[in-house]
Amino acid sequence: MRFAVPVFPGSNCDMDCVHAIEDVLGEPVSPVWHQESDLSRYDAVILPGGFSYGDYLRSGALAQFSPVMQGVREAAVSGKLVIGICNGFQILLECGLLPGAMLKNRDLKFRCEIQTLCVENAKTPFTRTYEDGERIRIPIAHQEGNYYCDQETLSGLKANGQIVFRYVDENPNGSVDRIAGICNREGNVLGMMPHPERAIHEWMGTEDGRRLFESMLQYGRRNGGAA
Ligand SMILES: NC(=O)CC[C@H](N)C(=O)O
Repeated sequence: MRFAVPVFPGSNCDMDCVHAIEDVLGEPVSPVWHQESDLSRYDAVILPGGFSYGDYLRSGALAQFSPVMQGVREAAVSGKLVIGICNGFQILLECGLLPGAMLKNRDLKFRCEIQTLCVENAKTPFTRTYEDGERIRIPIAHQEGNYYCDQETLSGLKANGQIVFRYVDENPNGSVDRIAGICNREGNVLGMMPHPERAIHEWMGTEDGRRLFESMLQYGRRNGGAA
C-alpha cells in the first residue's frame, strides 16, 4: 500500500508520519510537496500536522488552495483512505471534505499532552483493530482544536456513526460533544486532532496509535491494495 504525505510550507509533523508508516507498517511512503497535484499513484493520503502557511487567517485556511488538495479531493472521492491529523484535520474542514469548523481552544492556550480518548466507532477503516468503547492514550498539540458544528450537523454525525474519537477525562479544547475525531459519511476520510504518529513506540509514552495505521493497512489489503 503506497502512502503519500503532502508537505505544505509550515508542516512540521510530515516526517513523523513518514516514520510512522515505515516503522509500524514497513510500507512505501513518500513526502509530496504541496505544489504537486497528482496523487493517483498512491493508495492513501496522510495530511500531517503543523502550521501550514503559519496558521495565517485560520489554521488550514490557506493550505486548502494548494495544488496538492486537488489530488487529495480526487483520492477522497474515489474511496481511497485520507486521514488528516491535527493541522491536517483543520485543512480537511476548511476544504469541506469534513463538516464543521475549528475554533481557538476555549482557554486560548496551546495544549501539548497525552489525552485519553474513547474509540466511539471501531468499524471505520482507521479503527477496525480497536474495540468499540476502548480507551486509548494519544497526545494532542494544538491551539485551534475546539471543534464546532451546528446542532443539525451534530445530529447527522451521531446518526451516521461519524464521531470516531471523543476525549474522556477532560475536554481539553472545548470541542462540541467532546469530539476529538470525525469521519465522512462514507468512512474513508478521517480527521483527528490527537497525533497517532506520536504514539507508536514505548519511549513515546504510549503505543496506542500503532493500531490506527495497522487498521488502514488491513483495510487496504482487503480492498486489493487501493483502499
Ligand atoms: N500539531 C499541529 O498540527 C497543531 C498546529 C495547529 N495549527 C494548531 O492549531 O495549533
